Amino acid sequence: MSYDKELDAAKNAASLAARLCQKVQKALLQADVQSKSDKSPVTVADYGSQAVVSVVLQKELGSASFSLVAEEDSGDLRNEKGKATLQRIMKLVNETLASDGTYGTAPLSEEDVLAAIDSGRSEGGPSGQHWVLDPIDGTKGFLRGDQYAIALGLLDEGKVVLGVLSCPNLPLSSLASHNLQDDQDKVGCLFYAQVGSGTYMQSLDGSTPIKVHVTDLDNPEEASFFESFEAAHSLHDLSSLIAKKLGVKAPPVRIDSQAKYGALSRGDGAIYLRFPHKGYREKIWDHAAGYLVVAEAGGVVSDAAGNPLDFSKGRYLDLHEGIIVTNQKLMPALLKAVKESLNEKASSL
Ligand SMILES: Nc1ncnc2c1ncn2[C@@H]1O[C@H](COP(=O)(O)O)[C@@H](O)[C@H]1OP(=O)(O)O
Ligand SMILES: [Mg+2]
Ligand SMILES: [Mg+2]
Ligand SMILES: [Mg+2]
Repeated sequence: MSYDKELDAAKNAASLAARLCQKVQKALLQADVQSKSDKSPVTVADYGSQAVVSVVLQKELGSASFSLVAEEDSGDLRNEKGKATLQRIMKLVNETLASDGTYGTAPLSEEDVLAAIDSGRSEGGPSGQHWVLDPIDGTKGFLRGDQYAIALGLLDEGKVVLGVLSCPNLPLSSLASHNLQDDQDKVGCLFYAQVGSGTYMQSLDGSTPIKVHVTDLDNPEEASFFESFEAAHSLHDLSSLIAKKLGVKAPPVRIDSQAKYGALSRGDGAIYLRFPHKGYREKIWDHAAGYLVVAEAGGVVSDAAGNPLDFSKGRYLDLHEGIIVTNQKLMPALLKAVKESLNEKASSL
């Protein structure tokens, strides 16, 4: 089965949402110190991005059987305190849709924007088609002016069949060979994958797509690994123990959001390690798009026990300990190092 029409719609949606986020981030970075501590811009961009994606998908594909599993809901915007924020979101969404020319016919009302955001309340599950959206993945990175992603996937009968990652601040050239003279200012990548068709990357402003592959490295000593920038999101100590056991020599590359999956899919690094603190439950929108982008580029994504991720269980992923990503050659050694490290950690408690 081909998902070409859905893929075009998803690319348009994620690109337009990126335009909205870029506008907010630019204003945020130009703001004075006092207003920088105000966290509301990210709220406005989160909701705005979700509304734009929802509107574009429904305009392109029809709303009859539309189902969206997304991070945000409009609860806080419906009370008196949320009124001003809702006004800001509505203005931003209308400006963004109008800037494209295709979607901005009649401006959306407050109610339209709220309804677009709330269309993301689906529970997903093993049957039918469900879109899966993180409107801004890596909000901490967004606030810092660093990496973030708009991550959009499509589930069909419980399997991820499309993945689109819009990474407005990711350099087009490899993070590994970052050359200061060359391409330094060219940022903004759109990664996309359709099941069975490989992974492609183009610039967010619309260059010709190129097919990408994960690294074919088989010597862990030459590998580098990605992990969260935020220590609160992933156990850095555990990652360094695993890396040491594997023989990895390079220091960790710490970046925010699913931009890590994008970078891995084009071979910028060889491994991604993610071990959240105890009690944290991973959501499907934090991995669906990134998973397919890496898998179609030849990579392997599993939990710490080597099980594939199951996106058919609703809004959450049930996992053993964490998520590990690498190529097929390195996975056996990585799994061994992960198991040994987890055992060591458990016996030292
Ligand atoms: N305490 C936490 N532990 C792990 N992940 C978290 C935590 N809080 C938020 N996240 C989510 O982790 C992802 C980003 O992680 P990282 O950038 O470290 O890879 C985001 O999806 C972020 O949510 P959000 O989408 O709201 O930014
Ligand atoms: Mg997220
Ligand atoms: Mg988010
Ligand atoms: Mg969030």
